[in-house]
Amino acid sequence: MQNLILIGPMGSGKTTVGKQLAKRMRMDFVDSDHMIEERCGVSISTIFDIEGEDGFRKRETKMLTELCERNGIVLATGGGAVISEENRILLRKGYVIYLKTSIETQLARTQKNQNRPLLENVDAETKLEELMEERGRLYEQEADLIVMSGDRIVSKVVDEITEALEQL
Ligand SMILES: Nc1ncnc2c1ncn2[C@@H]1O[C@H](COP(=O)(O)OP(=O)(O)OP(=O)(O)O)[C@@H](O)[C@H]1O
Ligand SMILES: O=C(O)C1=C[C@@H](O)[C@@H](O)[C@H](O)C1
Ligand SMILES: [Mg+2]
Repeated sequence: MQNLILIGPMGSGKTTVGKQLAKRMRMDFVDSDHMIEERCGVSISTIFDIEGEDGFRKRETKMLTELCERNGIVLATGGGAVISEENRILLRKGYVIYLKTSIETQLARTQKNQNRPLLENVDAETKLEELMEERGRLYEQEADLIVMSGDRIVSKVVDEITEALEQL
């Protein structure tokens, strides 16, 4: 069975929606950021502190390579997974779902939880806008399905995805 792969920016709900989607589809859920933290035994923020963003990106590509060899998983990717061509090719093996969200929603959601190194010590709104400027086109381009994920309860977002999957 093809993997279901969630892409989108920080706070779009990839982890939250991914967990419920996996339950609904009776598939295993895997979160790339979480797997990297488990493998390294430290947080993503610590990886950025020690190895910089480049170091994290190398680990991310290695992890995605490993995870995309599996079948039948729901995979929540990191917000920056689409910036690398190598990653994009890997993700295309699955059915790619873009959770589209406004900057406002992202901002509200990312304030609840730290451990997002790209938002540390900067104006979060400006940074999220810059990232969307760079990546928005890539999220759209890579998506097999685009689902709005702002201001909607998680189960409704999952309903929309499962209905789209039934039409395939
Ligand atoms: N549809 C939703 N409605 C309300 N809150 C939500 C929704 N989706 C996610 N959230 C909340 O927003 C926060 C961020 O969501 P989540 O961690 O799933 O995003 P993410 O896309 O995985 O972000 P990251 O790329 O940083 O890992 C969480 O606290 C989550 O509970
Ligand atoms: O948007 C990004 O580049 C990131 C998003 C998170 O999921 C993590 O992968 C990390 O904090 C980088
Ligand atoms: Mg996540």
